[in-house]
Amino acid sequence: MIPFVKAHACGNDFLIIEEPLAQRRHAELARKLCARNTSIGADGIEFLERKPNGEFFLRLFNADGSEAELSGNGTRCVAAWLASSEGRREVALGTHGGLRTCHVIEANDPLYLIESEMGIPRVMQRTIVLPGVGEVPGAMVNVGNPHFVLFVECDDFSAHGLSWQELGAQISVSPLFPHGTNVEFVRVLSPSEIAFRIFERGCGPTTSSGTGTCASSVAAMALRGADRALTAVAEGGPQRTVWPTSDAVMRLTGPAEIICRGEVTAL
Ligand SMILES: N[C@@H](CCC[C@H](N)C(=O)O)C(=O)O
Repeated sequence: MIPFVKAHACGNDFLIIEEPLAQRRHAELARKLCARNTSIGADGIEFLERKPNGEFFLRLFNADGSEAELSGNGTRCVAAWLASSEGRREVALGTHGGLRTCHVIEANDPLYLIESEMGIPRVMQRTIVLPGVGEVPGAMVNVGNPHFVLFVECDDFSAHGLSWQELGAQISVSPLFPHGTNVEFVRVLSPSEIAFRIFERGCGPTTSSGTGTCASSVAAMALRGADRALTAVAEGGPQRTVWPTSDAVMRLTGPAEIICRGEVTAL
């Protein structure tokens, strides 16, 4: 049996499993345990390694078994778990996308409000050409993992005659992005508020994404003149981003909630 914790951030849900229990079967466990109809169900698994010197390292596997550099929401879920189980109020979590330090702002176990330092984002305008669609202007944003952000006008987030889900599915696996990409569809509602939808690499549509929130905010701030402190609203709810200047660390604030703990039969 494998002990797990399940947590979510605005509906973006994760299993947390101690790294030694993975026994190098990370991808296989992610595919099996994230399945919504035949197992626990989640958007991904955070494997939590505790190093002998007391440091932590996270490996994130998407529901399809692919490994990503990091998750913003998943990292926050792990910080919430360490707050709940060990009383930590500040924790630095290593990831393949860089170190992410999380500060607990409010603790009402099992619900936590957490601010995370999300590194220094990079953004570049880019127009891609998709078969059957044509030119799609957008921006490549790296916040530790890759994102392609499109600005859209329609209330339903559709663009180029396709639903955001259809277009997201095509862009996410386009050969133009050899490592795949997460895709966000952003509407700028006011200088201080954006709404967006997310098609995640390795996962598909999700109700929220921490790195997607950062990437959408970065694109709106850098390319649409939005305020440097924003509310970014996804289907699963709002998060706050602050990016004072282009060479500064972005901060992301949002909730994370522990759902349950359990044990699942090993493969
Ligand atoms: N939902 C996550 C992002 C998870 C990783 C992503 N699917 C990828 O492959 O890069 C978040 O909250 O950031």
